Amino acid sequence: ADKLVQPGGRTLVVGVYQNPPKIMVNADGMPTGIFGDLLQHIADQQNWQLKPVACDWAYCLELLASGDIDILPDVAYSPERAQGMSFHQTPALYSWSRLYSLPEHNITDLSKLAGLRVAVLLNSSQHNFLQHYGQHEQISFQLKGVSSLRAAFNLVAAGDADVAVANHLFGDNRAAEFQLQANPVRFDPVELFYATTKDRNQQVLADIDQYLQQWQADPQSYYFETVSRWSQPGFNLHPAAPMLLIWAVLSTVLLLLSGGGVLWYRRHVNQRLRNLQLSEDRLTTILNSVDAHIYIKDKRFRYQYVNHKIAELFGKPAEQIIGHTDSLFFDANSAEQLQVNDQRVLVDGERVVIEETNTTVSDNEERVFLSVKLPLRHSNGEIYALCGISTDVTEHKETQRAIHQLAFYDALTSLPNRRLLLERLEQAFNMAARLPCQGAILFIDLDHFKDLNDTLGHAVGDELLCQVASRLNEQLRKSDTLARFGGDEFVVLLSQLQPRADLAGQRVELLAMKLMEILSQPFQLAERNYTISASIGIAMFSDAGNVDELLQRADLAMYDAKNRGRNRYCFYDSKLQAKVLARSALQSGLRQALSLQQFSLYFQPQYHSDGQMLGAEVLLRWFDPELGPVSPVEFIPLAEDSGLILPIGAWVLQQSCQQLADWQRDPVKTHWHLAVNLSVRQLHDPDFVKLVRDTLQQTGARPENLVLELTETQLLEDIEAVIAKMQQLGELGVRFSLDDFGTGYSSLSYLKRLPLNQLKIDGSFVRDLLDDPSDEAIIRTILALGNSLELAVIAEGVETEAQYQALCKLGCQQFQGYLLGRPAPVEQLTVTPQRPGL
Ligand SMILES: Nc1nc2c(ncn2[C@@H]2O[C@@H]3COP(=O)(O)O[C@H]4[C@@H](O)[C@H](n5cnc6c(=O)[nH]c(N)nc65)O[C@@H]4COP(=O)(O)O[C@H]3[C@H]2O)c(=O)[nH]1
Repeated sequence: ADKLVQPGGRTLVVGVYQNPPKIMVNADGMPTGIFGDLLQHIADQQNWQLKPVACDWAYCLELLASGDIDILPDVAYSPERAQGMSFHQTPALYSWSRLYSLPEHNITDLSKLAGLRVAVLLNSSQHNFLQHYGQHEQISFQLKGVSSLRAAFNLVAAGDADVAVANHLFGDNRAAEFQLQANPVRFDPVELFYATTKDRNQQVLADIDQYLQQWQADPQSYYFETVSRWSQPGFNLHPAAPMLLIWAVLSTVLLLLSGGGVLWYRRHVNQRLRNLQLSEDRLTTILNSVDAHIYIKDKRFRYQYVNHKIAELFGKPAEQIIGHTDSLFFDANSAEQLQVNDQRVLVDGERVVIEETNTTVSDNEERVFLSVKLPLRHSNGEIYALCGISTDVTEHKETQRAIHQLAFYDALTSLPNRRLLLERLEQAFNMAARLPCQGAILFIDLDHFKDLNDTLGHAVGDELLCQVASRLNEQLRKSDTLARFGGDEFVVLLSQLQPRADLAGQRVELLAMKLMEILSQPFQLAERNYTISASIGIAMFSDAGNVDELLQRADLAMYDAKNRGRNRYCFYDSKLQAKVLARSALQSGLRQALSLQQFSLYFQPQYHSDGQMLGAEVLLRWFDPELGPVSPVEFIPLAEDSGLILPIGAWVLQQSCQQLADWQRDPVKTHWHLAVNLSVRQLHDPDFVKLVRDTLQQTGARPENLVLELTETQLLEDIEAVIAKMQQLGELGVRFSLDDFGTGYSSLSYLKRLPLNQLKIDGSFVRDLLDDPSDEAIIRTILALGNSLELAVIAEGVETEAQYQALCKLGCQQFQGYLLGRPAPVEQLTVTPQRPGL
C-alpha cells in the first residue's frame, strides 16, 4: 500500500473501525468523526486520496501489522504497540476509560469488579490494563472479549455481562441508549494517534504531526472546530478541558500508580501526565485546604467531585458522596431549595450568588452558606455540570445578628431600643408628610415604678418590665413599633392611621384605653400579685413639625396625665382630646338612642304657590337626657360612619309610612306626601329595596306619596350603582327628590338617567338671592332645567317674604322654609301656610 501512488496524488488506505464519535464512515463510505474529518482535511491539503477499509478492531490491527492498510486512526499509544507500529509525536486526542453497568452495580473503585463479568474490547488497551490489574491486585473477575464497544454494551443490557468497559467518548454518549449508567471510576487515560505499520509512511506521520502542532496552538483552528462539532453532552474532548475533570480522571490513575505494582504503565505516562500530576497535586492541596466547600454536580444534580470540607460536612468519605444527590445529605426542605438554586445554574445558565440555609442529616444542624455556583460548559457552550463554592457563614451571621441586636434592641426586654425607635419614627414621619395619612406616638410611663423597684429589688423590677413589654406587644399590630425608651418608659409608634384627625385620634384613644386596661390586670411577681397603672401621653404627627418636637410633646402630654392624678391618658392637643371625647360620648349615646326611644320625627310643611299644602319633609330629632338635643348635622355623619344609620333609617321609614297611611284615611290630607332623607349607605344596602317594599306593604302607605330625598353630592359616589338602585325603587312607584341641588356637580347626562321627580334648590342660594346676582342666575337655571326635564322644583330655606316674592317672580311654585312653617311635631302641621298675608 505504501507504493500506491496515483497521478492526482497518493492514495492512503485507511482502516475504519466504527467508534463514534471518534471514527466511523459517513453515508458516502468516507471516514468521518473527529479522526476521520481531521484526516480528510489534511488529505485535501496534501492531495492524498483516502480509501477506507472497514474492519473490526482486532482485524484492523491485523491489517495494519500486515501492511494492508496504510494508516489506522484512533490508536492508543503503548510501548508494546510501539514495537509493531509507528506513531506521530503530538497526540491527536485524549481519552480515558469508564465502566458502564445496570444501576444495581455501583462501582466506586476497580476492586469492586471482584466476581463480576466484564465485557471489554478484545486486544484493546483496556483489555491489557484490566488483565494486569487483576493479576497484580489478585482480584478475580471474568473478562469477556468482544469485537466492538456496541457488542460490550449489548452483553450487559442482555444480562450476559455485568459491566462494559469503554472509552468515555463512546460510553458517555451511548450508555443511556442501553439503559446503562456510567460509574464514577475512571482509569486508563490514553493518548490517541494515527498509527502506521512499523517504519512505513513516515512522511505521512510527519505531515500529520505538523498539522496537529499548528492546529493545537490556535484555539480558532480547524482542529478545535472539529472537536467541538463532534462533542456531545458529557464529552470532554480537547486538551484544554477543564482542569478539575482532567484531575478527577488522573487522580484515579495516580491512585493506581501509587499502589506500586503496575510498572508497565508507569513507563508510558509521558511528560504531559507528569506535568498534569504536578498541577493536580497543587490543585488538590489547594482545594482541600481552603476553608470552603467545593463541589461539582452533573446535570442530574449528582455530585461528581467534592473536596475534604464537603466530606467533613456530610460525615462520609468522598466515594460515598459521588454519584448521589443532596437528598441523601440534607433534610427534605434544604434539598428541595438547593435543587431550585442549582437548576438556575444548570438549566438557565445563571451564575448564582446566594445565601443558603441548610440542615445536614448527619448532625441535624442548620447552617448558613454563602454559595457561588457557576455553570461548566462544553466548548460549544452547552452546560454539562455545575461548580459550586459554599462558605459556611453561620457564625458570621450569628455575630452580625448579635451586633445588630445589641445596637438596636434592649437587652432586658428584647424590644427595639431608643435608637431603632428614632429611626422608624423618622421614616414614618416622613412618609406621613408625603401620603394622606396620620401617625401618633404614645409615651407610656409606669406609675410608681421606682417604689416597686426599691421595695422588691431590681430583679423583680426587671421581671415586671419584661411582663409589661410582652403584654403591650400583644395588643399591637405588626406594623406598630413598641420600644423601650429607657427605665420604665415605653413608646408605641402607630403609623399609617386615617388622615382625618378626629378618626385617627379616636383609634389612638381606643388603643390607649386598651393598654391601660391590660396593664391594670395584676402581675405575678415574686410569687405574689402586684397591681400597677400607667400614665400615657399621646402626640399626633400633625401636632409637630419634626420628630424631636413630637417626642417632646408626647412627653409633655404624659406629664399632663401624671399631674392629673396618673392612671390616665392625655392628648398633647387638648382641643383634639375634647373633640375625641365628645365624639366617643356621642357614639356611645347613639348606640342606645333607638332602644331608649330617644328619637322623634319633626315635619316641615311644603306648599304650592296657590296656598295648597303638598306634604312635608321628615326631619329626625334626637334628645339625649345628658347631652340634650343633638343636631342631625352632628349625629347623622356619626351614624353613617358606624353603620347605625341602617337601623335608624329603617325606623324613620317605618314611622313616615305609618304617618302617610294615617293621612290617607283623612280626605283633606290623603294626597299629602312625605319627603324622607336617605343616606347613601342605606341605598347601597342590599336589603334596602326589600325594606321599602315591605314597609309600604305592612303600613299600607301609597308608594307615590313617599318621596326619597338624596343629596346631590351623595349621588356622585358610585353613580352607576345608585342609578340601578333608584330604578328598582322607582318601579315600586316611589318618587325621588334631589336635595341641595346646585351644590354638587351633577352632569346633565346623569340627571337624565335618574328616575327623579323633583329638584330642591339649596337654601344657601335662597338666602343670598336678593344680594347676589349670581345666586339669582343659578336659581333661574335650575328652574329652567326642571322645566325642560319635566321635574318639579322646590325652594328650601325660604325665610322672608322678599325671598318668597323673588322666587315667585322667577317662576318657582313650591316652597319650604321657616317663613311657611318650621319643623315641628306632626300635630302642629297646618293645612295652610302660616305666612302672614296668605
Ligand atoms: N336656616 C334655615 N334652615 C331651615 C329652614 N327650613 C328648614 N331648615 C333646616 O334645613 C334642614 C333641611 O334638611 P336637609 O337639607 O335635608 O338636611 C338635613 C338632612 O340632610 C339630615 N337629616 C335630618 N333628618 C334625617 C334623616 O331622617 N335621615 C337622614 N339620612 N338625614 C337626615 O340632617 C340635615 C339637617 O337637618 P335639620 O337640622 O333638621 O335641618 C333641616 C331644617 O330644619 C329655613 O328656612 N332656614
